[in-house]
Amino acid sequence: MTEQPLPYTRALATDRYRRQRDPILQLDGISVSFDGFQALNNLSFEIGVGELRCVIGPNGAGKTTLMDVITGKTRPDRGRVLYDQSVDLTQMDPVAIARRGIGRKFQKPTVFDALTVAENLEVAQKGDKSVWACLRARLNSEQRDRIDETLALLRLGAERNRLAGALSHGQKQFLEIGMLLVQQPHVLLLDEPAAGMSDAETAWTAELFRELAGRHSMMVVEHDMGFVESIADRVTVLHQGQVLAEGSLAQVQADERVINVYLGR
Ligand SMILES: Nc1ncnc2c1ncn2[C@@H]1O[C@H](COP(=O)(O)OP(=O)(O)OP(=O)(O)O)[C@@H](O)[C@H]1O
Repeated sequence: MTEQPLPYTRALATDRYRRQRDPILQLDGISVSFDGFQALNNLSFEIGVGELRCVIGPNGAGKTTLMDVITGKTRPDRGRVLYDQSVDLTQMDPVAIARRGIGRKFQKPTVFDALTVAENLEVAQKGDKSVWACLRARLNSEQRDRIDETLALLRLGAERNRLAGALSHGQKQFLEIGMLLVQQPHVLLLDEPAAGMSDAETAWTAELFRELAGRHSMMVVEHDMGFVESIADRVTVLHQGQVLAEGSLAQVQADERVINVYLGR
């Protein structure tokens, strides 16, 4: 049976040749040191197309540094990050990497409080202009549809004309995910997306992520094991800048080394 290409948010030239098991990101021998401290140490692993990968590990394991390397914020001392099997991200600047379709959500929401929910999405969608130029420029029907779809997907339809500053913490997190989605990213990098959320919001975030996986390739850094259990296909455990273990959550939870350095008994 031939596998069908996955329905990507934004088509890449190679999509029609692609299979779900193909890697979208390949980290190959990445090392980063800060003043002699080795934050990433010859780190290598892959994330497949359409996969939802969780990255876990103790504080200081190198998870944020890993995201910084993928997004061009930190240049590694050694190694490559291949995107779509051909583009080495370590040679590109952060803006070029974002334009290629790699979106990142930081832990703390960074929405524009003084704009409405819909305006935040408009500004994100036309990210190459100033805020005011974005708001003055008219949306075409495709852009309007994408904003409507995103509002519905994130259950923010009723909030569209509310100021973002008046949203709950969880709603701000969803809005920020929406600000990534309207840019049609291929890869989503999410840093502790469930932090500070209520139980209900966490459950709904898990549901949302399951829906987004497949359409996007996702890497989620998270400490909340309940959340990881509800979303992860595969889990990578980082420790001292290297992969300590990888597999299903059940497999890594049963791994003595992981228990010793992270999960505890
Ligand atoms: N700019 C920097 N300068 C010096 N040291 C840094 C810098 N950025 C990170 N580090 C160090 O590198 C190590 C890895 O940090 P990183 O933030 O990547 O870990 P983490 O796994 O994301 O941790 P946490 O779970 O606490 O967020 C830490 O010891 C940190 O102090």
